[in-house]
Amino acid sequence: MSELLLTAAQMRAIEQAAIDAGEITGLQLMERAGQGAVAAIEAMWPELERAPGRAMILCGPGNNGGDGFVVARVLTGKGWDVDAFLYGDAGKLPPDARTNYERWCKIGQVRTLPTDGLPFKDGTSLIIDALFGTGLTRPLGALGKTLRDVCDAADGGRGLPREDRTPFFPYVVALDIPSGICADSGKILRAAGADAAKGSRASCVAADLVTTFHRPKAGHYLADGPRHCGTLCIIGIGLTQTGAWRDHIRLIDLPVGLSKRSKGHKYDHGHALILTGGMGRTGAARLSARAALRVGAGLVTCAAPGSAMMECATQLTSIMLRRCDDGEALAGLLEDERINALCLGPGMGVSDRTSDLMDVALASKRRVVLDADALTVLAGRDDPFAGLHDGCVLTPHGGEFARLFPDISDRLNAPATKGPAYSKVDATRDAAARAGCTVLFKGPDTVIADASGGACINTAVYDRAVPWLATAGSGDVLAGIITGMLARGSCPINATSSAAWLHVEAARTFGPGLIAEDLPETLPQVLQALLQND
Ligand SMILES: NC(=O)C1=CN([C@@H]2O[C@H](COP(=O)(O)OP(=O)(O)OC[C@H]3O[C@@H](n4cnc5c(N)ncnc54)[C@H](OP(=O)(O)O)[C@@H]3O)[C@@H](O)[C@H]2O)[C@@H](O)CC1
Ligand SMILES: Nc1ncnc2c1ncn2[C@@H]1O[C@H](COP(=O)(O)OP(=O)(O)O)[C@@H](O)[C@H]1O
Ligand SMILES: [K+]
Repeated sequence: MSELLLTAAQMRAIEQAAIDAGEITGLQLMERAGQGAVAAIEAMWPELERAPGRAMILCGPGNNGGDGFVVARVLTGKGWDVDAFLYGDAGKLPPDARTNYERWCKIGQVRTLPTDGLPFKDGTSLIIDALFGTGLTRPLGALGKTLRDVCDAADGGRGLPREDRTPFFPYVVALDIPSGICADSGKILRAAGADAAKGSRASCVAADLVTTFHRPKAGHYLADGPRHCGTLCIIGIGLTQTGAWRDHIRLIDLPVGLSKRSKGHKYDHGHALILTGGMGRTGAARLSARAALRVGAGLVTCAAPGSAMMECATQLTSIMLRRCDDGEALAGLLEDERINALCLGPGMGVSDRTSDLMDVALASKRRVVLDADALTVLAGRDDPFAGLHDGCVLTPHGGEFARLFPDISDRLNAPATKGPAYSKVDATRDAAARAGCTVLFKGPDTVIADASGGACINTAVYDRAVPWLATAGSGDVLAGIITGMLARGSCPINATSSAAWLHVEAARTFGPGLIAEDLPETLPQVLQALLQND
């Protein structure tokens, strides 16, 4: 199950198709966008509905600005004092924006938006950012001081975290997306040579509320997007289509392949094999194994070198243990054809043994998760992707990704100077195509892609924020959940996306204070809640 995210080009195509089919006009869409934004503001802050105050509306040169003029008109009708500003030339506004500009001009004034600061009036309780939406193509350098004033106005210039602000400072509402953020990548566009370390205060708007239209855009969930959006509200504007692109990006909102184990033998639910490191280094693999068992693999076996057998034996109960010193031993274990999913990497060490075991695992054509040290070993090879196949899953964090795909990583991390910018979704898709398998690129914006171009985002932002998941060993648990799902028979993209969702859900369910050991132990609660609703 998933929700579709759109790129700017997809959104434009959907809008155009609906207009061309005579289903709706551009003007109607703009009216619904503006009306919907005001309704969202009133729902979020009922006190503003009860006592209308003063609002500043900052309109840009495109249709985002047109939405802003609708908001100006609607707020005025509700008793607000509105100060409207235009950045750009009214004569060059696109037709629907121009119409709403003219409608507004019949009831209020428009001033040119200064670029050297915001002429802020006392008592302003709302600032509407209608400068740029999905049409942003370049950095907002020229607006620097004014943008800084928007941020300062909202927090009294003190740089306070949002939750610590007093109500005397105005709320900032961005229409569609905070201006300055690329709707496809979530990156802040910056002039070449601009210093990203100086922060975003001169480069983009930071909003308390974003009202986006029809569907969320990928940039609301990637990179800098989430921390500049505050609360994200999606407003229906009468469009029904989602488009039929193969390159749709999905937002994972429920796992698939978790139906009840109502029948069958334990072997019908798969047998996962987790390779461990040597003595004193088996904890990571044992975490993976526990997670694979908890997510429902029928059997899980740890395969350890002789030196670590005793250590594992004292720690494992329901998880089985076999000795596995080298590739030859692994080949022997794999004569048992019921072993259908393997996990290599957690705690294994960057060593010849890891390399040897990886060759045997890949040659077996079983489903294989390669994580942590296995990825580092892979990256050290002349042709890292030679033995990979479509049953493999790679789970790099940013550092491992950079070692495996240095050119893609450089492109992703290069300053974004024009839109649409190269995104984490683009990077993960390119990596999956090159590796010929499924790639999960970790982070609060975890992106998963397979070699066919399918891509999804597992978000850990907004109401799914779980900063406490950044704890030692949590990645090992994720590798184990993926392996368990593969053992249960899910295909790699479904296993990986479901596992990523369950991983975050377990962290949400447990809450702060979480350590990696808690994740597998919280999975039953998460699974039970899901299966009850099945
Ligand atoms: N699609 C839909 O269904 C609906 C869309 N709706 C609304 O329309 C919005 C999209 O409108 P849009 O395409 O006109 O783009 P928008 O963001 O207003 O700006 C483009 C203009 O800005 C300019 N420009 C760009 N960057 C710049 C910069 N740094 N500095 C200066 N100028 C810059 C750019 O110039 P150009 O790059 O062409 O030279 C162009 O003139 C969308 O976000 C939503 O709010 C709703 O009405 C409901 C239905
Ligand atoms: N701020 C964050 N919010 C949510 N999840 C995070 C955050 N930072 C990291 N994660 C997740 O935590 C896990 C960390 O994995 P990894 O970097 O491999 O750590 P380790 O090697 O310690 O297990 C990944 O699944 C990643 O997506
Ligand atoms: K905007």
